[in-house]
Amino acid sequence: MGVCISTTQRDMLWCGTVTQQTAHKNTMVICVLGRYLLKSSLCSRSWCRKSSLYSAGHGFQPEEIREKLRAYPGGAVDLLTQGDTGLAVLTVNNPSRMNAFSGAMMVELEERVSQLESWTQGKGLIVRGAAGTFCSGSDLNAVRAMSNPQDGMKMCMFMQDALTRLQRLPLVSVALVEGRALGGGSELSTACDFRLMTPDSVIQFVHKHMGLVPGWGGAARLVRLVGDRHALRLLGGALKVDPELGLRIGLADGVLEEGAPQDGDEGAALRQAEEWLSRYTKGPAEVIRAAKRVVSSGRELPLTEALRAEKEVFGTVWGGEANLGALAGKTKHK
Ligand SMILES: CC[C@H](C(=O)O)C(=O)SCCNC(=O)CCNC(=O)[C@H](O)C(C)(C)COP(=O)(O)OP(=O)(O)OC[C@H]1O[C@@H](n2cnc3c(N)ncnc32)[C@H](O)[C@@H]1OP(=O)(O)O
Repeated sequence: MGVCISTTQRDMLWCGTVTQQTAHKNTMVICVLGRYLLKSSLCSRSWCRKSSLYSAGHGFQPEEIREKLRAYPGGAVDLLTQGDTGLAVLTVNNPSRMNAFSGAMMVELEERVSQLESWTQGKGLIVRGAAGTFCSGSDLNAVRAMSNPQDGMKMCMFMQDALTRLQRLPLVSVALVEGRALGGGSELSTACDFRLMTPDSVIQFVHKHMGLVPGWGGAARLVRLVGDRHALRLLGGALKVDPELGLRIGLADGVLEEGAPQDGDEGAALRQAEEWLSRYTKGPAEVIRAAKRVVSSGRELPLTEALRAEKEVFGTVWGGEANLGALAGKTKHK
């Protein structure tokens, strides 16, 4: 049993699902958590809650930004969750513009991330583009209309927030890169844990050619993925990263097999990606989700805090169903 001390209304709600003890309204609530909540709840460290990256103090007014972005319609961001496998597929869907993100799609992306944050049985996520190509970044029509500094900052904070929350989901995520991942599309791919590329695909940080640097968090994530020198080469040279280069510098984690689209089978790459991901998502959801949480905290936090976060997550699986089941058998790791 663990003890949770919460101060916000939302925390009260989370605790309220299992607690037998709640205190007076508007006062600190001390709730005794059962195993169930410990296993299924979000990590209690503030960095991995459903909290936003920015606050009003940074000029971040999400509802105002959503309204502004919705003025640029087109396309969709689709989410399919599979209860039986614990896999979800997020599809950036705007094929007539090579899956560029309209403003409305940015808002939809954030909504889909919110849905995934609440999906407690999920284990894996595939992020892909519709019709055989990944994503060509921001819709240039929206970019042109929002090219003043104030709107740029708003869009930047909104997308950084959405993609950071996507990266922090307790799901093992993979970007399935077919065709092109350009500009904001290349940034989206870095918000996933892994990147799989089809043989003819290209990831390109084209920002330099647009007189820009990444603004959706892509530079910070790229440096962590490939190191500062490769990151500088990719950004400074706007290099085209094909699968061979991607594998060599550690941006790509695998290359899928040739041939599927010519056979008229558009779903083949997705099936390959599902198969690839399944090796990391086999097993109980609480264990897979815990693994992702300790990796997220290790990735983002200073060591002392990461160790404390790891201890918390460890507490959610120690003595849990999967752990006790494993201990009950004769264990041999061959
Ligand atoms: C840079 C920062 C910013 C961010 O991080 O937020 C961005 O992402 S800005 C956007 C960066 N991306 C681009 O600049 C992509 C520009 N487009 C291309 O290079 C090409 O269109 C390409 C390579 C994606 C596809 O070339 P292809 O010859 O195969 O097809 P088309 O050029 O005929 O494209 C089909 C159709 O899609 C439209 N399109 C493509 N990308 C975008 C986009 N990002 N925004 C709006 N529209 C886009 C293209 O204009 C064509 O439309 P059509 O009406 O047929 O002319």
